[in-house]
Amino acid sequence: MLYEKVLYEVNNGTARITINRPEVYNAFDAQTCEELIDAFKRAEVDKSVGVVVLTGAGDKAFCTGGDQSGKDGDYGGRGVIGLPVEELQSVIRDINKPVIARVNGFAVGGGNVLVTVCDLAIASDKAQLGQVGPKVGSVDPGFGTAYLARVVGEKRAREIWYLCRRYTAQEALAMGLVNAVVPHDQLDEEVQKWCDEINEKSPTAIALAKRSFNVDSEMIRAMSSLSMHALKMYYDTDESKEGGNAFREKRKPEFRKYVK
Ligand SMILES: CC(C)(COP(=O)(O)OP(=O)(O)OC[C@H]1O[C@@H](n2cnc3c(N)ncnc32)[C@H](O)[C@@H]1OP(=O)(O)O)[C@@H](O)C(=O)NCCC(=O)NCCSC(=O)CCC(=O)c1ccccc1C(=O)O
Repeated sequence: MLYEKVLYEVNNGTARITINRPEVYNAFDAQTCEELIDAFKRAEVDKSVGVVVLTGAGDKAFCTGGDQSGKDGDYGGRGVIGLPVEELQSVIRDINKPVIARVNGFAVGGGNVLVTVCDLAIASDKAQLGQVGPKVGSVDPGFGTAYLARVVGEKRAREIWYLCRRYTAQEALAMGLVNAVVPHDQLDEEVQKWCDEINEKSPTAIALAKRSFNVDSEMIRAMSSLSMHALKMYYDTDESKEGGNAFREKRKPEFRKYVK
């Protein structure tokens, strides 16, 4: 597959996958998801690769989730909601190599879910993380909620989703959402250090460790696949559409008008 919205490079045992849409803060549309899925699979079969880094192009954002500019009840691509997002989250969990999120800026909405499902996350001190779904008429009723609770604890996860606040990298570190925070200009150096350390270890032992970590939360995948259908029904409501419209029109949403 040729990539238009993603960059893929391999260097010294590390595959780096970059969402290359800085004009929309590295939001993903259906094609971006397809390219990301392909890139992760490519990294999995490359025997020279021991670790994968996921990041966003530019200095502003890691990823801001689903691309709101093209959404109207559906994202227009494959899958129940027109965005194979559960497949993307699954491939990050399924590949037998650790995936490190290099969080270079905003990790918001589906972008924060990607940070959550990556094995490890290293953030710039400029990064801001959080969920925005209930502010824009969306939700990730799978890994983004249930697995987030495993990572940061139930109370924090509920706070993150119900209030939709933005958290600094240091706050994210304190709640266990990221593993380390470094000054912005040292991000690449730090990520490289972690990759080199992983690449010195036995790949099979790491692969077994990753799979065994996954077992306990595997049920969330089934829940995610089921709840996509509920999400699609929600996306078709005026209440959900109000969120997307308000974001595009740069105004505050008026969700309560649509409660039946
Ligand atoms: C990221 C912000 C907080 C940054 O705010 P600010 O600094 O004020 O900058 P802005 O002016 O808002 O944004 C700059 C520029 O980027 C455009 N942009 C930003 N985000 C998006 C986006 N997601 N889609 C399209 N475009 C975006 C913005 O329009 C501006 O462009 P201009 O041309 O300059 O006007 C803030 O931008 C923000 O909050 N963004 C909203 C992000 C958002 O709504 N994300 C989608 C959340 S819903 C979601 O991700 C769930 C959908 C989904 O993917 C999913 C569905 C089902 C199951 C699972 C998932 C999953 O996510 O995993």
